[in-house]
Amino acid sequence: MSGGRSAPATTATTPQGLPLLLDGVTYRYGRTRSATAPAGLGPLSLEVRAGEFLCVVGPSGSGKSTLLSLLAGFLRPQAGVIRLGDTPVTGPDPRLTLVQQEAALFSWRTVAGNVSFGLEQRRLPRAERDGRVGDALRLVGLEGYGGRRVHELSGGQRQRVSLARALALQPRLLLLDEPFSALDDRTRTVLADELLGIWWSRKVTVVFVTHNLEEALALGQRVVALRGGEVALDAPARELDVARLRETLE
Ligand SMILES: Nc1ncnc2c1ncn2[C@@H]1O[C@H](COP(=O)(O)OP(=O)(O)OP(=O)(O)O)[C@@H](O)[C@H]1O
Repeated sequence: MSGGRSAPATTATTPQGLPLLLDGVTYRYGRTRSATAPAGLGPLSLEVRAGEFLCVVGPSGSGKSTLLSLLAGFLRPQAGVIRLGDTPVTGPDPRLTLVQQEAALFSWRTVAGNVSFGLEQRRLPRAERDGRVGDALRLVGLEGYGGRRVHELSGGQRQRVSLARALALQPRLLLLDEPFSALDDRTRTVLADELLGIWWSRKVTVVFVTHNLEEALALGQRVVALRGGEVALDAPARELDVARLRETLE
């Protein structure tokens, strides 16, 4: 793993991860006339420590995307509360960012222009924007790619840009939704290793959702397995193996 890599120049001023708390969080999609509860999530209670790397696994329909949408503030819980640090998350929140499976980049912008986009929205001064863009591209191994067009990049490089765009915003909570699932195995392993290095140097709190049990065990300090919208297992990764996770999720 690359945890020992040297820290970027801005680490001293980069805000570190915040603790995340979910207390009785419930979300149901619509209503049902049948005897079964409508699909959704919860009630779910979970504490993630500041700077912890949590992986969330679960079969299709177990509530992983719903959980991320709630954490990202795209959905509001119908019951319960989500807290990041001392403050509830009640909608889109500048303290967190979400990296998705497919890097949704602007094809008409350069790599640097894509990374800078969110910083422009936040009206950061040009010099600070440029500094953050440079740092973020360096962190993801794309130094020197700032002037390239997105269509010139491989799938793995595009996903690096997506990660750089999130990191430039200096999130206190980084949410990742199957970020490497569209990549080939080798690229996936390289990027996963780099993500660990970034997490290590930035001390950001991470919630990483994946279908891939091996990936969850390799990356996470802790793994939460969801089944039917509830926590079926919550344990340190070092105490788990793939067979145990499979058994839980069956
Ligand atoms: N927009 C929606 N309207 C109604 N039901 C939904 C909606 N989105 C998700 N669901 C249901 O909520 C439950 C949880 O879905 P969710 O998408 O969170 O699962 P998931 O674990 O992310 O699945 P996948 O791995 O397939 O993406 C499922 O039963 C799903 O059918």
